[in-house]
Amino acid sequence: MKITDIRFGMLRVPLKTPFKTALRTVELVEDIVVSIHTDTGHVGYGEAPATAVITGDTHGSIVSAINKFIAPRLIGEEIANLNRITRLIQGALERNTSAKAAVEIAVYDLWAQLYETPLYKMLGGGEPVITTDITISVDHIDKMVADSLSAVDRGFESLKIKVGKDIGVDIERVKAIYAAVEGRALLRLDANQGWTAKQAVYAMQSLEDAGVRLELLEQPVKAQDIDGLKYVTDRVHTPVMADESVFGPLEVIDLIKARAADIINIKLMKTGGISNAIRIADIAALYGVECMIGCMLETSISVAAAVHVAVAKSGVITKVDLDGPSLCAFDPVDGGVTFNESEISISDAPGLGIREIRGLEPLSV
Ligand SMILES: C[C@H](N)C(=O)N[C@@H](CCC(=O)O)C(=O)O
Ligand SMILES: [Mg+2]
Repeated sequence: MKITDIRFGMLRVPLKTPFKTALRTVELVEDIVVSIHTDTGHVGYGEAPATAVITGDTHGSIVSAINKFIAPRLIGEEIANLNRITRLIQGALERNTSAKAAVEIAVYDLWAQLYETPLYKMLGGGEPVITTDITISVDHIDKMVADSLSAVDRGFESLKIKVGKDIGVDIERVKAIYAAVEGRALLRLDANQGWTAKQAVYAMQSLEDAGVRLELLEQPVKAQDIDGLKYVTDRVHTPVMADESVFGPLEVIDLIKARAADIINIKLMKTGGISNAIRIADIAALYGVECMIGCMLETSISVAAAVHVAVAKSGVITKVDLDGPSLCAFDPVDGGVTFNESEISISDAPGLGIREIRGLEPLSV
């Protein structure tokens, strides 16, 4: 099975409700879809969102990185030589992790199709059902409480509460949601870099003193502020998770050695795809550090790949934030991973199992 062509499409899917974080507000998922074609007629699919505020990637940069740097290296390559192909992708240019992720996902899809096996089995197997949390966007307190109650009524047992806008209101937001859903759902906070280290310690100590029990605090401080992250980790009881502060395996090693965070959030769009996500999970396992697997605003194409990784690495990936498809107004994909509110399950279809992507707009480059 040899790669013959790499094509692009644009996928637009409205969100059920605006997604609001300390970094941005989004109403529509607009992602680049990559399809890799082979001489055997097989097609592998990947997807990349343009999360400029986190990865620096834009639609233009994703298409251009793939078209000018990655694709020329891959045409003619044998899919069976997976490790060689991932090296070619990762070495094609610096950064551009979302572009690399989209291509790697499509290559892994084809690699598992080659052996007529679901991807998670090729990655080591596991129980093909996992449970995700759901994001509660930062908003007025009443709206966040209502959104949290609705999520709990829909069966979500873990809520990822977005904060990081205003420290005083944030504390009130969390107290109100905690009081409303106590005993029915675990709360995870994600400040998306919105607090200073001192504010984070103040907020967490106030919440801990008020008896609010939280599962974890994600990325309280600026991505580059590793000292600040460690300052918070050292001073609060709630486990602290690094998200925007860590992209690749080397950063993970540095962060773990510095004891700057308790948990690592692995996202394919930060790692540049599946090969480095697996590397990070293995490194974290060696150090006895837990991981979450997360996503950006992605549909069930690239999130399906993250689900396969989560299942295969469930020994170390103990937390799942793969709610992208649940946030979308509809699922454009007919395929092997089923997203049913908090429950995500994988069928026995080969690769990622994607049969059809509805509404894909062709993108000529
Ligand atoms: C969608 C997911 N639950 C999430 O919150 N992901 C990111 C933010 C993604 C974005 O802004 O597109 C996170 O910070 O964890
Ligand atoms: Mg985050």
